[in-house]
Amino acid sequence: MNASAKDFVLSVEGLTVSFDGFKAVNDLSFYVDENEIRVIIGPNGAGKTTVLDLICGRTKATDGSIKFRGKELTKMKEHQIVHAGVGRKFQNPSIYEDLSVFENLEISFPRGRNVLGALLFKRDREVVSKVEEIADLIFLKDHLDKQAALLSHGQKQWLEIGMLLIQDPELLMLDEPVAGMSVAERKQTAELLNKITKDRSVIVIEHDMQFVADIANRVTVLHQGKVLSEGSMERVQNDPKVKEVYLGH
Ligand SMILES: Nc1ncnc2c1ncn2[C@@H]1O[C@H](COP(=O)(O)OP(=O)(O)OP(=O)(O)O)[C@@H](O)[C@H]1O
Repeated sequence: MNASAKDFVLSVEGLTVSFDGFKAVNDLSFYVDENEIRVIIGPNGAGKTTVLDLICGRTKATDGSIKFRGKELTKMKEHQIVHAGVGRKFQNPSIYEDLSVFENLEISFPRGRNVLGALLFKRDREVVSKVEEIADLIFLKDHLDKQAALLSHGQKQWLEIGMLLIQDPELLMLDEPVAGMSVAERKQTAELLNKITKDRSVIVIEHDMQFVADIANRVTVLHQGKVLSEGSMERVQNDPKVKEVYLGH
């Protein structure tokens, strides 16, 4: 493939990170298109979370390049990467348990508000309508006044996705978003992700193969920090190399 950085939202090339000589990510290259949902799968320790850590600037690369809309992310700090339009959700929801759903979304609105500011200052119409729009998208419209601590685990996961969406990232990265969710919640999450990629690209790390089948445009299988296989779900599932190291288990 003749891959130029311009053609892709994200171009990862020759990415390597070495922890005390151990290469958790080893000369990795992959490319994410506009409006694509890319799912990264692979056995434990394959390097999946480390790849997201590298993209969001939490871990510094030893070598290689990560270009997001032509900008080199490996040279940028974490907050600059967020500002450039890359959102990341970690495995455990990090929401403000004491605040309502509304307030959690409100303080995430990109206006430089802090918790105190959100509580003290008058809400303007733009913020309210954006909060309502996002709450509707994440199935929490009827829970706006509910304290976040009282939400189910799945609803907390959605709220955190909403807190990222309200910042309107062009690339959203989610680490096992349906872990601990019911079957019904997983289906709704697939619906949510399929909806939000109309405006952005999404990278998801996931183990639940039914969920992967419901969302993935393309699947990248990682093994020992490298791409073992890549393509449609069907192609990857039928790849003997993948069966050997992962799906057959
Ligand atoms: N900061 C670090 N220092 C040293 N080793 C690390 C560090 N971060 C990750 N590793 C190692 O790198 C390898 C890849 O870890 P990573 O968490 O990326 O795998 P993963 O594919 O996300 O696995 P899982 O499915 O279990 O979450 C593991 O062997 C891990 O122990």
